[in-house]
Amino acid sequence: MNSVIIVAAGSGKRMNTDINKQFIKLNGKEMIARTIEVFINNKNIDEIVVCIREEEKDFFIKNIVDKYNFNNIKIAYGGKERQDSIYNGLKEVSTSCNIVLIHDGARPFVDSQTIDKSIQVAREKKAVVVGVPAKDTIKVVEDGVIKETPKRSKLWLAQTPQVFDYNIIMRAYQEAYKNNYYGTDDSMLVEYIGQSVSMVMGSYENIKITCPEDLDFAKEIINKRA
Ligand SMILES: Nc1ccn([C@@H]2O[C@H](COP(=O)(O)OP(=O)(O)OP(=O)(O)O)[C@@H](O)[C@H]2O)c(=O)n1
Ligand SMILES: C[C@](O)(CO)[C@H](O)COP(=O)(O)O
Repeated sequence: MNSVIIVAAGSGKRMNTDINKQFIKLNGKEMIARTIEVFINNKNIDEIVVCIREEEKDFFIKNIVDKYNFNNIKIAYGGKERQDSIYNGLKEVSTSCNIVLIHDGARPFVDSQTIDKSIQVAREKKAVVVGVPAKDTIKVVEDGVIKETPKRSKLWLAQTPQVFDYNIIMRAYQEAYKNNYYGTDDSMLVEYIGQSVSMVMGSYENIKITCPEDLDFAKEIINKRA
């Protein structure tokens, strides 16, 4: 059984809007609705858990679940950090889950082929991250001074979904909380327990909609795909 946890319980501070960015309409359809639809329409996804802010539950049910007939999704409540939201989602996943995908609600342009590929690789490798090779040169900077320039050919930008054997990700989360370890992605927690994580090619269109300028690119992607 393949389950996806879609996290949409952030506050969207960097978007600087009065509504949660998940509910911003992109060419007439809410961002989170677009993201959920990709997974609902993927034949390899058996279960969907969406993590939302508890105070947004009524709005989410009325304006997303009922409006788009997303009747089979499960809801979990978010936590203070992204990692806390995901842990709440993991606790909602069915016990018959084998593979769990973790995906940002703010990444509505993930494509079905990438989802399929990440599941296929995770079945063999137990842990996989979707990403793209860095195009820019990346600098390590401390106090405004460049300390290191890692070799660009080795650098990838991690995206989501990040896909794991269910038992491995649960063990990683339990270990992380035991040591009060917080990562900026889920792979960090799996790496922390010493598990090898594979990288698979995603798409440069699989952007995380974070800041206002991302909305223009989002509209370009939608128009290009129309
Ligand atoms: N406590 C949190 C924080 C983030 N997220 C989700 O994790 C994804 C990636 O996080 P990000 O893009 O940073 O969203 P926000 O945290 O909402 O944005 P900001 O940092 O600007 O407040 C988003 O879909 C967001 O809703 C979450 O479910 N719970
Ligand atoms: C998980 C992630 O999308 C990988 O790039 C990213 O780390 C999330 O960061 P955020 O600050 O929670 O958006």
